[in-house]
Amino acid sequence: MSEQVLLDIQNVSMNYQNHKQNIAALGEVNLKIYPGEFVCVMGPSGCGKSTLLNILAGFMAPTTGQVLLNDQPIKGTDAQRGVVFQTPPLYDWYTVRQNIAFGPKMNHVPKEQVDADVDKYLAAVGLSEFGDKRIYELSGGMRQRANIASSLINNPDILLMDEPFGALDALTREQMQALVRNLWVETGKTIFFITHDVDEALLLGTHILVMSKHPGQVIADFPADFTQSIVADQDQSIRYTPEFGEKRQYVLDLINGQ
Ligand SMILES: Nc1ncnc2c1ncn2[C@@H]1O[C@H](COP(=O)(O)OP(=O)(O)OP(=O)(O)O)[C@@H](O)[C@H]1O
Repeated sequence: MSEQVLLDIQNVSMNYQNHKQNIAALGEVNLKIYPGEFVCVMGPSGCGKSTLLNILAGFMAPTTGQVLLNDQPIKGTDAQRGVVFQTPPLYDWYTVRQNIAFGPKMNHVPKEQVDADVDKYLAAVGLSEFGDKRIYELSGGMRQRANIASSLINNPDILLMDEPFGALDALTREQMQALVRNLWVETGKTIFFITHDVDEALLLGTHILVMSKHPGQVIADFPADFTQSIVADQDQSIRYTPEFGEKRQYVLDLINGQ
């Protein structure tokens, strides 16, 4: 892993002002994310995970502190950060191909380049045969594949994923986890991934964060290497080892003990 910090989160906190109420959503968060990390974030409902992701995406500014991406302060949204939500924001009546091409077209990328890139990312997410289908004709898992392709085609420095598989059935979810792990290996992208599922976090992440109840703060921050073992062994049997069970219990105790 390179020593160059990709994302530097400095004294970031967030208070929402609503109907004269002040909601302290995020306490002070300080965190460094390095290129190529797969960061998985967990914590109880309402602890500020999405708030933090929205700040990293540039959808809103923090109340205090700042976030630097490659040493430059984040001041709004841009293509350096791709965002993947649980509900894909795709155009239902456009084809998969048109949806994936949308971002590059808006950025005036030449047509031949867009066509080649769409083919590449359709293949990367396993949708080569579905490029001409309209979004409403797709299953939930296929929509999320199209969503991931439409983020990756913009070549972001970091992919921000907010419970991307939360609405999928267990089998599709496992397939999507394998897909994202493979894309992470193939593209070398940095991923910031929010999940409620401790197994999912440990099976994917190289850097695990657990947050406290609100105002949310990072109460555990540790490396994990289960995902590298899965890549090396091409199987998931590591999830049945005592080490995996111990880590899972440690995280569950942190979350449930709040
Ligand atoms: N726009 C908003 N205005 C006011 N309060 C908000 C707003 N968005 C979030 N909150 C509050 O901020 C806190 C953190 O919310 P956030 O959605 O970031 O948590 P979360 O950890 O992502 O939750 P979940 O796991 O349930 O998705 C909660 O108390 C929530 O009610």
